[in-house]
Amino acid sequence: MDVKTKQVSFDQLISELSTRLINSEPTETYECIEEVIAAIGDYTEADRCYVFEFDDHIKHMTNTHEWVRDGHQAHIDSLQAIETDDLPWFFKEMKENHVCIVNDVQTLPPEANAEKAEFDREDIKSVICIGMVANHKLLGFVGCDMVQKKRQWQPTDLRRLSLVADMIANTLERQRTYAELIHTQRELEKANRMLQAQVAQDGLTGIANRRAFDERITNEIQRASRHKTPLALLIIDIDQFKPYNDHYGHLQGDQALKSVADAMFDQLQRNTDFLARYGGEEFVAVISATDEQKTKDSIQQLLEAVQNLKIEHEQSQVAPYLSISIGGYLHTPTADENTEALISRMISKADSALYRAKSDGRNRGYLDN
Ligand SMILES: Nc1nc2c(ncn2[C@@H]2O[C@H](COP(=O)(O)OP(=O)(O)OP(=O)(O)O)[C@@H](O)[C@H]2O)c(=O)[nH]1
Repeated sequence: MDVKTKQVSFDQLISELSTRLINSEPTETYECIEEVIAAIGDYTEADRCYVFEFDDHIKHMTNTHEWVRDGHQAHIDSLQAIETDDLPWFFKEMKENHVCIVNDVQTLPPEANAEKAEFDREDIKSVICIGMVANHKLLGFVGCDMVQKKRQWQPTDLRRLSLVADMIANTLERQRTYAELIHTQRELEKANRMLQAQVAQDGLTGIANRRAFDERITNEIQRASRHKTPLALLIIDIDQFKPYNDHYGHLQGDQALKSVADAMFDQLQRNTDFLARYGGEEFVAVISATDEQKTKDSIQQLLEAVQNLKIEHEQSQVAPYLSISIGGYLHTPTADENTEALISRMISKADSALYRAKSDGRNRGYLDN
């Protein structure tokens, strides 16, 4: 093949590979770059072609791709995370000119002794390396070694290798940006999930808040209506909490609220149970797929859970310890009931039962249906 024909077929091949690289997914890119350096090897008649990538501060370089002509030794395994300080002359050339061309390793200047030793170790007679630059950043280099015989590198070699170096640099940069984008996106999603959890959570007690209750009760009414199962709504109020606060102070009041919330939360562990802080010293529970007896049992367990905390309350006229009163309403929603109206009715019915529990002496629970 004459020189011109060879150049044209190389250019065609590189143009095809460039199109593939532009559209490549990260998994295909590796394979594509391997093909590119094989094509360069063929075109330049080199014995070894390779890509090295730098770390962020150009302190280390790693041989990421290597093509070797049949019968020649591969070096990729011994060229991982090499310290760039070990080859000072090469890196000065690379950083300043983005290119290092050596037609004859034996004529290297004395300041390139370290490089000459390395080239000799790898049997290199001539070498050409072109920096891969994207967004004004030196990412690494593409290079070719002559092992069998020396080679006088030509301007056409430099031009073609530069094109290839640019092509690989832009692909790597695009993928780094893509990886960064994915990372940022994951961080954002995580922050969003945390934010969503916070939006639904009561800041003091850590249980669900009123907003989460509104959403849950709507869903549970619709589900209960579909399955034709009874649903209970309980309103739970701490007894004589004003005198508690007045006597023990607001901070201890906060602590008591947290303990009561924790104890009730531990009681309502079925995934059909839901507890939220409704506001102030009032809580609300939704118990799905239940019946009258089960709901009465739950009410009793909640009362006992708080009694068992034995939070001293000297000012209470009910008991020596902090207690709660509960009002509940049990209902099987039907498809013709308006959800919003039903929520209001259930709250109002549970509130009436709570009022009776308070009037009858507190520390008790009533369930209506
Ligand atoms: N420490 C603290 N107190 C709160 C909080 N939210 C509401 N409270 C207090 O809860 C008390 C509620 O008192 P009241 O509604 O008068 O009722 P009570 O004293 O509990 O009496 P009964 O409900 O009739 O047994 C008020 O003193 C509020 O300040 C809170 O987040 N922290």
